[in-house]
Amino acid sequence: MGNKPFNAGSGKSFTLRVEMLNEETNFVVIASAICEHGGDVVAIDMIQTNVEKTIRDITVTVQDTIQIDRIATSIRALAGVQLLHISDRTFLMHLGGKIEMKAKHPVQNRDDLSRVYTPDVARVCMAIHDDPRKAFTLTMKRNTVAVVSDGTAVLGLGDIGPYGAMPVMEGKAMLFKQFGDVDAVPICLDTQDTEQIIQIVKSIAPGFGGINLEDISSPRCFEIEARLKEELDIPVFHDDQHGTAVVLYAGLINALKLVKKRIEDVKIVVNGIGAAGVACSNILLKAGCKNLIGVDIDGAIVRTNTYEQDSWNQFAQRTNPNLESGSLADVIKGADVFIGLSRGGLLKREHVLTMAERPIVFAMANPTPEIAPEEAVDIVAVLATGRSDYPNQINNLLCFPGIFRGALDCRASTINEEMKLAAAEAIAATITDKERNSSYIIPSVFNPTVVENVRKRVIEAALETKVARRVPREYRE
Ligand SMILES: NC(=O)C1=CN([C@@H]2O[C@H](COP(=O)(O)OP(=O)(O)OC[C@H]3O[C@@H](n4cnc5c(N)ncnc54)[C@H](O)[C@@H]3O)[C@@H](O)[C@H]2O)C=CC1
Ligand SMILES: CC(=O)C(=O)O
Ligand SMILES: [Mg+2]
Repeated sequence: MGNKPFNAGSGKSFTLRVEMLNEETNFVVIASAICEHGGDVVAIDMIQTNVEKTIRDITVTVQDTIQIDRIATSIRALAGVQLLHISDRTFLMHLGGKIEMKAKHPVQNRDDLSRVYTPDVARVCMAIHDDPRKAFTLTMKRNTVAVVSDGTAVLGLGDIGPYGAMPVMEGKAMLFKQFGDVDAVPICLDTQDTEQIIQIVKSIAPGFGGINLEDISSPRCFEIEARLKEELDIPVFHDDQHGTAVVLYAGLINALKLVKKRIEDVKIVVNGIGAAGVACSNILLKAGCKNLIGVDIDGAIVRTNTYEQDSWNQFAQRTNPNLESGSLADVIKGADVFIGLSRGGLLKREHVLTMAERPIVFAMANPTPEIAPEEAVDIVAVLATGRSDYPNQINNLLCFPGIFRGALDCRASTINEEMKLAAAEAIAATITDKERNSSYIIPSVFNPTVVENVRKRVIEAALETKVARRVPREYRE
C-alpha cells in the first residue's frame, strides 16, 4: 500500500432537528459550530418555516460519537437556537427490527382462505405426511435458513446474550435475502447449554433447508456443529468458522500474488484461536501453509504444552513446527502474514515493524480491528479489515449468501470441504490480474457477480461429490 492515502471510515450519521429564531441567528452560525468539531453536513431538510422561526433537520456525519456531543453542546450555547432533537440514523434503521415476513398470495375471499388454510390445506399436509421429501416443494423449507445464535461470541463483543445478539442475526437474515434471495429467520436462544442447543436446533429443523450457526463461542461451537452435521440431513454451517475461512483464503490468495510470495513459504501468525481462528488456520494448512503459529490469550500455542481446551491441543499438533513460544510480540517477528480473529486493538505498530518485508495484515475483529488501519497502512503491503467502511473488506458476508444459495438450489445434504474451497476460488477469481492491487484484493459485496459465481461453483462441487439431492435445471442434460 506504500504511502498512498487510505480511505478512512465513513463515519457515523446523526440528524439534528434545530429551531432557529430568524431575527437572531442564521444557518451559517450552526454550520460553523458543526464544522468546528469535525462534523460534515451531508443533508439539510426544511421541516417548517414562518416569519418568526425556521425548523431544519441537519444530517451530520462524524468519525467519533464524542464529536456529536461536542456539536450538540455548541449548538445549545448559541443565541436564538434550540436543539429540539438528535437522532442516530443507525438506531433509526433498527426501529422495530430490520426484517418482516410477507405472504406470497393475498387472501381475498373465502375460496382463497379455504385453499391456503383449512379445509384444503389438509390435502397438502397429508401429501407431505405420505412423502416427507415433499416438504421441500410444498413448504418454505426449500428456501429458508435458520440463523441460530446463543449470543456468546457476538462479533468481537463477547457474551452479550440472546437479546443483544438479535440485531446481528436480523442483519444476517436481511443480507441473506438481499444478496442470495434466501429467506432467513433469526433465532436467538436463551441457553448456553451445548446439549440443549443441539436438541432445539434438531427440533426446529423440519421447517428449514439449512442451519447457519452464528456467533456461538468456542469451544462449544465445535461440538454443536459436529453433532448437528452428523444428526441432520440439511447443511449445517457455522458461519464464523467456515464463511470466514472461505473469504479469508480468497483474500490471501490475491494478497500473496501481489507480494509475490507462496503460501508454502510464508510464516503466518493467527491471533485468536477461537471459532474463526481454528477454521481459518485449517483452510490455510490445507492450502499448503507449513509455518502457521496460533496465539491466544496466554500466548503462542505450542504442542509441548497441554491445554484445557481440547481444540487447542489438536491445533497445537498441526501448527508451530519450530515450537516458537511467548507473546504476540515475540512470535510476530519475521512473520509474512498477520491474521487477527480476536479483539480490537491487540496489534501494535511496533509489532508490524518487526514483520518480514512486504507484510500482509488482515485485522478482522469486528467492529474494532486488531489495529486501526490508519496506524499501519504506511508500513504494510496489504491491509484488510472486516468492516464495510474501509477497502478490502474480508467478511463472511461474501460467502454465506452464495454458498447457501448454491446448497439450497441443489438441495445439498451438507456443505463439504470441496464446496467451501470452490466458494473461495470463485471469490478470489472475481478479481482479475489487471484489477488486483493493494486496495482491491477481495471483491465488494456489491459486486453482482460474486454470489452467482459462488453459487455455480458450489453446485458443481456438490454434484461432483454427490451430496446434491437435486440437479438444478441448468445442469440437466
Ligand atoms: N471478518 C469476519 O468475517 C469475521 C470476523 N470475526 C471476528 O473474529 C473475532 C473472533 O470471533 P470468534 O472466533 O467467533 O470468537 P471466539 O470467541 O470463538 O474466539 C475469540 C478468541 O479470541 C481469543 N482472545 C481474546 N483475547 C485475546 C488476546 N488478548 N489475545 C489473543 N487472543 C485473544 C479468545 O480467547 C478466543 O479464543 C471477533 O472479533 C469477530 O468479530 C469472526 C467471524 C467473521
Ligand atoms: C462477521 C461476523 O460474522 C462476525 O464478526 O462475527
Ligand atoms: Mg459472526
